[in-house]
Formats: sequence, C-alpha cells, structure tokens
Amino acid sequence: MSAESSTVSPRVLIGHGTENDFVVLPDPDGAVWPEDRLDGALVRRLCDRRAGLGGDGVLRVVRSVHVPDAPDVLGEDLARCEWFMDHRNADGSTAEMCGNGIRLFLHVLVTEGLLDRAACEAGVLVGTRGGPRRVGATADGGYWVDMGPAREFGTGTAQLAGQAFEGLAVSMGNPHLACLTGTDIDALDLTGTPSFDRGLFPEGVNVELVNVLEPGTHVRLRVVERGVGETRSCGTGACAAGYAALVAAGRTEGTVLVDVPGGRLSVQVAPGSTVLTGPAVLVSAGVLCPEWLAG
Ligand SMILES: N[C@@H](CCC[C@H](N)C(=O)O)C(=O)O
Repeated sequence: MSAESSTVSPRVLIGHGTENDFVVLPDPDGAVWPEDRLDGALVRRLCDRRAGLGGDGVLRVVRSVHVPDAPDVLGEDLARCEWFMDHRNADGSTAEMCGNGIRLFLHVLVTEGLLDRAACEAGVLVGTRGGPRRVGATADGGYWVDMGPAREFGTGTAQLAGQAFEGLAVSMGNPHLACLTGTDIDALDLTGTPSFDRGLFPEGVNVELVNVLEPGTHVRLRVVERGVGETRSCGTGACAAGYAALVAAGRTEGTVLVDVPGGRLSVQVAPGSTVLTGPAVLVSAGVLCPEWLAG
C-alpha cells in the first residue's frame, strides 16, 4: 500500500441478511478498493471477528465498468448492469453468487442514495460473478432476487459431524449439496470442515443440512459454507434446499419457507426462476482507521 493510501480512512458499513453478515465497502467509482488493494489477506483481516470488523464475507459496492473480470462474467449484459456485487468469502476467495449479500447490496445502494427504492420495486439487474441477477425491493421493506433456475447435477455425500449425509447437487450459480435428513440438525456440531466428492465439486461446495417441517412447503436449515464455515444463513443455500424439498415432494414448482438460525427466508420456484425473498439490515457505518489498514 502506498504512503498516501495508508493515510486515508475509507468508509465501511456492516450489515446482514438473516444474520449472514458482511463488511460492505462502498466504492462506486472503483477508486478506493482496486483489485491489488483488496487482496485475500485484507479480506481475511476485515472478516476477523477479533482483530478486524468481523463478517462472513465482504461486499464491495462498485460500478461494473470498474471491475476487471466483469466483461468476462457478464458478456453482453455488462451494459445492462450498472452495479456489480464484488463478493468475497471470509477466507478471501471469490464466489459466483450470494443470495443474502445481494439483498444487502441493493439496500446499501438505496440507503447510500445511489438508487431510488421506489424505482427498484420492479427490479434492477446487478452484475455478479455468476452472471446478471434481477434484484428488487418489496412493499414491506424487504428485498427479493431472482437467482434463475436451480440446476441439478447429480447426487453426492458429505461427511460432517461424524456422519454421512446424502444430498442433491444443485447449482444456484454457486455449488450446493442440499441434504434432506431425518437427523435433528440442531443437535449437530458443525465446527468441522466437511469432506465431499471433489470430482462432483471441483470448486468446493456449500453443504446444507435440511429438516423437512411440512413436505414441499416448509423446512429448516443449517449450512456450512465454502470459504467461511457454519453461517447463520445462506440465501443460495436456502434456494437449493427449497428446490430439493420440492423435488422430494414430487414437485418442481412452489413456495417453500426456509427457517435458518438467523431468521426466515422464502423461496419461490417456478419454471426458469428461483425467487429468494428476505430482509436486509444495515447495522453501522463508519471509517477504517488508517493505522489498522497499514498494519
Ligand atoms: N452466504 C451466501 C453465499 C456466499 C458464497 C458461498 N460461501 C460460496 O462460496 O459459494 C448466500 O447468502 O448465498
């Protein structure tokens, strides 16, 4: 970092979606956090719950034209996506998609005065590394995102908490193994790292353990996320779990309520779309101390 950049205090926000929490870095014009500054080491420091701010990940709020890999991941949709959700997991890795993060992302655009809330009720296209996603505001203060279709790509097994869990491999842009189980998920110790089939999931996987409360309509979920560990919620994981619950009930369409440790999400599956709806909450806003950044 240059001597000059180490003396400025960049703005930072903390927020969450159903307690899946993020350090948010406003950077509309890409001038504050260029790629080489926001590297994996800094992301890990920011997400550190003792020596940093703490979070399951980082969201950089930036215009797509300032993101070097945006043309590759968005193609001709680049021109339709003014904004790009530059998401990082707590371990510094990038992910294709983040369902809780993208609702918070839109909430930040609205609260920062970069988008008009009423205007985004119909939805705006936001760029992500998984492609463009339509995100919008609900009349009751929440947010929705259409993830596109859930894509099944087989079945697999994850080993965690000393047990083997079988599930459906589902892509929501990012990879998931949604495991419906009769084991009481509340009783499990999910502090370990899951093992899984690297052939099926070469880029790693988010593992959802799901208890069905009402077939095809209501589940509860715990999740161990790729690049993070257990989190209080995962939006894309809720979509994968909702889809798997519908399939198990012999259906491919419907609305599933998904209870997560951090709250409740709704997942509406229809041909060609998976709409996730839930809250987004901003907790605080401030600045990063130059001394900490320089450290
Ligand atoms: N918590 C997110 C998913 C974040 C990315 C995930 N850990 C991955 O690596 O795919 C969500 O709400 O979807």
